[in-house]
Amino acid sequence: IKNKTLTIGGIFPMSGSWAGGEGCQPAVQMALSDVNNQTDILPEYKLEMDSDDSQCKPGLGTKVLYKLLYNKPTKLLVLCGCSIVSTFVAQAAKMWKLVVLSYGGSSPALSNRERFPTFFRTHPSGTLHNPIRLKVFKKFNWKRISTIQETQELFTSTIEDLEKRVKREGMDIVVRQSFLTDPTNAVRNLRRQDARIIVGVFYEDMARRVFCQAYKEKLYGKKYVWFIIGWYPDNWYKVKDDRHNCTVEQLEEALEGHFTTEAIILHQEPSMTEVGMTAQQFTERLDKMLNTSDTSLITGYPEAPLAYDAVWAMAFAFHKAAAKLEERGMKLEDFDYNNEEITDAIYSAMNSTKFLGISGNVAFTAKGDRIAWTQVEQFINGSYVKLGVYDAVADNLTWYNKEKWLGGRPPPDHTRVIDHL
Ligand SMILES: CC1(C)CO[C@@H](CC(=O)O)CN1
Repeated sequence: IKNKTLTIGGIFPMSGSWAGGEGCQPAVQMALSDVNNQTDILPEYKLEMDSDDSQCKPGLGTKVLYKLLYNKPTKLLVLCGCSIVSTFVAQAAKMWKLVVLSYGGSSPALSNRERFPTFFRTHPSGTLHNPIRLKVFKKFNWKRISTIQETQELFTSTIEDLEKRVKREGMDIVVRQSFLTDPTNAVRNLRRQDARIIVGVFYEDMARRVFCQAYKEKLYGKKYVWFIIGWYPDNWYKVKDDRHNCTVEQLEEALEGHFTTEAIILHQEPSMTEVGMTAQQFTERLDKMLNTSDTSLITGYPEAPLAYDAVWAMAFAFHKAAAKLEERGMKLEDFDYNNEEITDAIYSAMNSTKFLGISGNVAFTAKGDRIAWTQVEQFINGSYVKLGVYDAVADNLTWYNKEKWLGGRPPPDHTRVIDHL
């Protein structure tokens, strides 16, 4: 029976630039109680969590980490959310030989074993959008790509990764524009330099300003294809926002036909998963816990499956590590922030994680990155239509042939001489 306790640390952003703790902390609580109800997982141990709010601020997150480390009981692992907190926590935690597991970190900078030797994340990196973008470029024979980005590290690293990938395929990024808060000049320069196939990476508030400017510059319609991020809330372009002066109808006209890419982080099949319920049952339980009618208002709601699966990944890893350590007469509860053998056992168990969770197949690359499927959608007549799903590991693109072209066929990536004749 579970007569011993293992404690973990939990750092949740309850406010700030991404207040994902709102949806993710309840999911972690649900997972901890589900795991503790399993007799075949960690049969001797009950999992407990000490947690606190980081407000998605690196300094406060670090302070929370120290509080967790300098108060009993010893923590065996730390869960964290925001990228900017995860980079601090993962760099400090290694000094205490702690494995760090992020349910909300999307920054490509976190894929770095030199800086973060004990880091894993169930949240995919922002660079996961690039392989499917490439697949679509190749499908429609687009070799000249243009980019426009908000100057944030997450977007800069994603564009750098995209550039590396397109160059490997004999394509090129012919126009690169960036902006801090006002995209007016960047959008104007895209038109001046005859950009046609445009990848835009920015947060949703900037997306509204970009497309208002695109409307004014007439940088939309049958000659252009925009690729933007797919994880903005539904109706993101209808949000009242006095930082741009376009109407919803004008934005919708500029947005007609654009593509979006995103990682699939909720299992799409009705099938039973290896964590004992279907994705649908998880959603029903979480909605009941959150006790709200409109879950689109809960930050972190889309990422809740990642937080739920993070606890199960940890439980499976502890279970495997406990058996391994047993062979050498060691116990998980012997961990004292110094015992490297215990850290190594947890690390290697985590590294070989592979199970079907609520967020789909959970597995990590050698750098601790989440491996996930991605999907591309197109905005057709005011709503998003799924065009295809990509499994990068198998290099398999499933295409539904639902795309629509305003000009009746895919536009060329530049004006060919014959177009002038
Ligand atoms: C898809 C998004 C909103 C990207 O930012 C993540 C937060 C972060 O990377 O700090 C959460 N998930």
